[in-house]
Amino acid sequence: MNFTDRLIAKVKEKKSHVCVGLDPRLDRIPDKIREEAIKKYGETKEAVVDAFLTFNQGIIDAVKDDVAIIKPQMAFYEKYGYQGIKAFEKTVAYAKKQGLLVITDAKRNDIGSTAKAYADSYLGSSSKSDSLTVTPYLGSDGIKPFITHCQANDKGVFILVKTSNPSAGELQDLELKDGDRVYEKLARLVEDWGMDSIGDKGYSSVGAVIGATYPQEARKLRKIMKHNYFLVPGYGAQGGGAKDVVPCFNQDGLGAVVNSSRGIIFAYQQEDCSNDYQQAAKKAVLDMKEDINTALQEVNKLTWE
Ligand SMILES: O=c1ccn([C@@H]2O[C@H](COP(=O)(O)O)[C@@H](O)[C@H]2O)c(=O)[nH]1
Repeated sequence: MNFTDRLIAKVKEKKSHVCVGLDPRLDRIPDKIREEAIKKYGETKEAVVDAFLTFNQGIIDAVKDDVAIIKPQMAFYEKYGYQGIKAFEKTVAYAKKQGLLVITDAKRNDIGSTAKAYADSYLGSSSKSDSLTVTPYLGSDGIKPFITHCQANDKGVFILVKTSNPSAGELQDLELKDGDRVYEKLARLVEDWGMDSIGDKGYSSVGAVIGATYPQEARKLRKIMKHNYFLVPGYGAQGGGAKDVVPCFNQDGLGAVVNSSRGIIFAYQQEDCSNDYQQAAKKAVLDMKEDINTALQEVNKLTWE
């Protein structure tokens, strides 16, 4: 089954467009989890990894009824070498066992022959992850191996188009000779690259990353990429809110999953939040789900049909 068809089925089942980012940081993990891991393994990388896994499993258990998909960020696992990769793989396996879909946020790409190795590793038939973030800077020969794997193995990709960071515009907003901005040109390429991978629900397994911090650009991009699902980071900790993500959705009430990482997994550290990290994460997800659904309803974009 096409990746976006599977994603849409889960989104409808959970009535939620929320994606939870699993970006663990040792200094923000609850003391109890960290101390227990150190008791078992001493002050080692093994302890870090054990703490990450316990923490991630706790978050997954807390949010799984209200999210369709999670997004572990590879950087936080790679930092701890092969042990970190093991924690990442076990996290993905656990999320899958709980019925969630997974986006691996690794922003991979290279020349075609090397891109194929990345595609084999992240989108091969034995990879547990359902999708991968990909950078488009190398052009279509770097993108093709990922798309081939999406088609062969029912996986998905999210290609960086308009990122959420403050300096995103330095390159992405440059104006081209024909009047398009770079991000608009990229959007046209993404629409084109995804045309042969459209599922039953009308969405391609080739998606795009669009920051919640750029709602005006998102409105233009939604018109260009009618068949592409958006992964929308930048909600919460980076300042994006529910109203900002509305332009990322189509009139069918679909078309985007909105990611929040720190705002959910470290909600327990915010004032007025429960000290229990699982309870706090669940509440943060429920609030985010409700805020997005309400904002969509106000513009008649909420439907679970
Ligand atoms: O444009 C982009 C692309 C990816 N990200 C990633 O999303 C999360 C955001 O984390 P928060 O804690 O919710 O800010 C993180 O993994 C980024 O690497 C992004 O923010 N913007």
